[in-house]
Amino acid sequence: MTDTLTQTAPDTDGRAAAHRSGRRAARGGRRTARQSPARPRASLPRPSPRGWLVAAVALLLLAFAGALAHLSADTPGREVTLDGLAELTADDDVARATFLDEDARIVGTTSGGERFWVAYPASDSATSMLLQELTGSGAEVSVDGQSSKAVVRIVATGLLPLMILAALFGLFFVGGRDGASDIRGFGTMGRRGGGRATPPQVTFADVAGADEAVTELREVVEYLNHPERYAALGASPPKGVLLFGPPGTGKTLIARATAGEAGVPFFSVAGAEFVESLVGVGAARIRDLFATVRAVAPAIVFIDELDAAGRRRGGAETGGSEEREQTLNQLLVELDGFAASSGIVVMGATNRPDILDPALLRPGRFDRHVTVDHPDRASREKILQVHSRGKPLGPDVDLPTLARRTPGFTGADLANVVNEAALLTIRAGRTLIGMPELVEAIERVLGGPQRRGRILGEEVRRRIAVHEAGHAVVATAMGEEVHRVSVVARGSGLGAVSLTGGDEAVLLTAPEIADRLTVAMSGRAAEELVLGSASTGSEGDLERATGVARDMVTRYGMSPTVGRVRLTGTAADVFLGGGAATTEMSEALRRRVEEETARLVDLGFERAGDVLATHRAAVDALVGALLADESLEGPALERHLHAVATPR
Ligand SMILES: Nc1ncnc2c1ncn2[C@@H]1O[C@H](COP(=O)(O)OP(=O)(O)OP(=O)(O)O)[C@@H](O)[C@H]1O
Ligand SMILES: [Zn+2]
Repeated sequence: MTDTLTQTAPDTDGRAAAHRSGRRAARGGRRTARQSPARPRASLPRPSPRGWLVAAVALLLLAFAGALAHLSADTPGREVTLDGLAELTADDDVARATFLDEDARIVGTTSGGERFWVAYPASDSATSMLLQELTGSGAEVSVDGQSSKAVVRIVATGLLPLMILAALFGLFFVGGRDGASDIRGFGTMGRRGGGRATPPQVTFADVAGADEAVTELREVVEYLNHPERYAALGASPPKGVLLFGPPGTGKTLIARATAGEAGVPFFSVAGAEFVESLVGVGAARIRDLFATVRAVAPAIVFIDELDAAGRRRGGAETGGSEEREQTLNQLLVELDGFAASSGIVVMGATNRPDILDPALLRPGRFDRHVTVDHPDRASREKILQVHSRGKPLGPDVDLPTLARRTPGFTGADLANVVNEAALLTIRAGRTLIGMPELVEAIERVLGGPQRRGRILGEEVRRRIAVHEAGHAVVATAMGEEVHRVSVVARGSGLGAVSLTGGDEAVLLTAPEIADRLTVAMSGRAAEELVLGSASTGSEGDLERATGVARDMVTRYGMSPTVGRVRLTGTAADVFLGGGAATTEMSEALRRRVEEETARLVDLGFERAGDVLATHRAAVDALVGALLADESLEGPALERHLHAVATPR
């Protein structure tokens, strides 16, 4: 949309908008904070003299020995194998079980009161399978993410040796000097290691099939790694990035992966958190957040559902608007406040870019826009691959087939499918996830509450394919270069055809503008020709075609019956200060204009129909390919269009 080289023709705005509001309603208030911002840390330890350091080293060594002793002590009870655990659960013999997550151990008590422990492979799938098994057997299950032993282990193997080393270092450097030596490096080191400001583990390798978005975000990674280069060159850094796309398409994942890829901390907040009923609270929170972030920069701040905080000011809906305005203003102040060298990138996500306050989108604020679309077939296959990594798939599992069966699914839906299938597998007592479970899982996700009404029926998909194929074939016949055709919902449209050239033409000849009108009408013409009926899907096209035709009649003097005149907004109007003469078109003239407009639109429709009839085979083949692959470009598209292209 922001690309000037592509002219996209989205369709059926009305219907898409209806879907969208339905989705929002279905999602309800599930959004909560994912990670509250870390608190600014306390100040550094005061410099200490040499004697203290010696004592510190001795103490640390003692602690280290103690921790090691604690670690080697036995886990309580008898060790049980995974098989043994399966037997116990099968007999409903487990009374209580606690997952020591960090330890990859389960400690439990049998119904006989005997204590036992099990080591298990630490992976999400194994954990969820075991959880399912245990709860299924009626055991009382709890999870302890921070088992004491894990903490001890981290301290003993990671932190303590580091501290000992640091203290020894301190000793070495402090040497014989007394008193006022500076060991600030010690303090900083401790700060880096701990706290919550650690980069996420996720990287771009975990994001599948969103190549366009990932490509654009590589620049952000580059900036976070070398913010000073931007400052040195006076280049404007990617400070604010707006991700927009439907729910579940991976906006959060992509933002997090950007931080992971750059190796910087990630702060995630929901826009709604900033909109409190108390005036000023939201603004204060924003100030605090950015103060924290500045202290650890480079970093990424992610504001999910930016529209909650960044809604257009002074809009239709008031009430609590003063608070929202203050919040928004504070956000703008922060965005404007940090310099090119700050290394702070704010990423916002929304599925309603239309309701954002335009001030947010100005240069220097959220001026980079990245669209995250519904995945097409090839992308869905990649997403399924990512989510089945490390899960035991049976030999019968065919991911390409599954991708073909899931048009309209988002990344979140697909993650859900794989998860459901794993649960079904456990329930069936099997160890490998098979095709039947995956197919069943698709049905479940399809029928799930968030999905209802979002998946397009076979007939609707076919109609969209016919419509878009019509545009593509006619545009090609009119000498336009089509570089992408898609039946995947994008933005507010249900499908799209991207043409090169397009808007930047300085001057159009009468035949060229007539061609444009024909291309606009070609989706409708294809629907009528191939399917025998029209649909509401061409409303946008009709609006455009009517506009072009009216301009031909009233602005460009291209109608033989109305004549070579300009009827609206003429230079004469300007001279006469208002143009009373021309705005008062006679009733007869007005009717003639309407008739001519309709005639030109019809003419476009007829021409489009003729072209389509001539190239019917190409249309049908393209429809088939679109239904199979959902989006086509490059050689795959050319194959279908080269017979249509008129040599110029
Ligand atoms: N392109 C993708 N590749 C891999 N996994 C994906 C992808 N898109 C979504 N997912 C999966 O779906 C989950 C949910 O996606 P995420 O929360 O990032 O979506 P979102 O666009 O932020 O949605 P929302 O608007 O609801 O916040 C991710 O954690 C991931 O498991
Ligand atoms: Zn159309």
